[in-house]
Amino acid sequence: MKPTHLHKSAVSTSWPAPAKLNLFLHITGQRADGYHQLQTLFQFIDHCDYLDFHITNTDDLILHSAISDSVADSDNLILKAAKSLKRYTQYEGGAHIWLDKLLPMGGGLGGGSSDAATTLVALNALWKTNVSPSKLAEIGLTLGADVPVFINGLSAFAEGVGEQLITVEPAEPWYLVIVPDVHVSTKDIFQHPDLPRNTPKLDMNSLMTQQWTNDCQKLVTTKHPQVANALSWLVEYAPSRMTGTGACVFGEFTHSQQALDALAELPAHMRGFVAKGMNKSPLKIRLEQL
Ligand SMILES: C[C@](O)(CO)[C@H](O)COP(=O)(O)OP(=O)(O)OC[C@H]1O[C@@H](n2ccc(N)nc2=O)[C@H](O)[C@@H]1O
Ligand SMILES: Nc1ncnc2c1ncn2[C@@H]1O[C@H](COP(=O)(O)OP(=O)(O)OP(=O)(O)O)[C@@H](O)[C@H]1O
Repeated sequence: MKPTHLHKSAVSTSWPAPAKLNLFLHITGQRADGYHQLQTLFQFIDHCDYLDFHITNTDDLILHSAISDSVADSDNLILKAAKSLKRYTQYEGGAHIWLDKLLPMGGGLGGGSSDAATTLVALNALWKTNVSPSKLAEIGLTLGADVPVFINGLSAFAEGVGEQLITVEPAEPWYLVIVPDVHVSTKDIFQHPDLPRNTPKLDMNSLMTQQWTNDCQKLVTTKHPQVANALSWLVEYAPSRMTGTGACVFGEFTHSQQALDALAELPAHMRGFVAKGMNKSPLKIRLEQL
């Protein structure tokens, strides 16, 4: 039974856990353990989950969250992250954590990984455990392939399974992100026989000049008409593609008003939001304000 005597209003200001977009996603091979080698370009957007932390002297780690109905505490990446940090540092206290879940789950926006990264970064600061960012990223990688980039907090070209990061500074456009009403399982997409797995490796010099594409998009749009429909609608307004293994798709606009105008035309059965591309993540900005 979770204690209810601590309320969110009693705690410090929130920590953002931003979404990411994969501006392109290439699958260049597969490791012996089945994991896929990727080349991708990560950029953050200013659309976030928010977490609040209240540090306790007792060693409980307790999550207060509306997603507890769909994600068991034992699977929740926030509690897994807090436990990993506590174990690594042998910190004796604990924390109550409140999650305000605003990012769609399983949409390719990396919300779970971002929540885990924010938990590691915030608790490391609040517990004053002084773990280096590179060690935090190493702990984070055991929780999910996207956690290191969220800890690093800078837009990056990534290789490996997404953990080898080189900071880059793409343009920071406005995006209209559409959230199709379907959950795409990352695991199912990576296991599918029709997924292309040997896109030639790009070198750093051609990153910014080549046309950005997503190797999972063809398979996902074939399997999920909701994603195909969202993309066919969006390409009429802007250059558009899918993020991660879907389901979300995004179109890029130079001015916020163009993105808002397109959003205003969105058919009633589709859901979407406008967000700004950010090469420095809201989490990094928050950490620098401490
Ligand atoms: C596709 C991306 O969204 C790109 O940003 C991420 O690499 C996905 O990362 P993620 O959601 O954290 O994925 P995980 O939870 O680590 O993996 C889910 C499942 O997808 C498969 N998987 C994942 C990442 C990867 N590079 N190769 C894989 O084959 C594995 O079967 C794994 O069990
Ligand atoms: N704090 C969390 N928030 C969201 N999902 C979580 C969390 N903890 C565990 N999960 C599990 O992780 C799954 C994937 O969630 P997430 O929202 O990160 O997917 P995603 O955006 O598709 O990620 P990616 O782009 O990395 O593939 C969820 O379906 C849920 O079961």
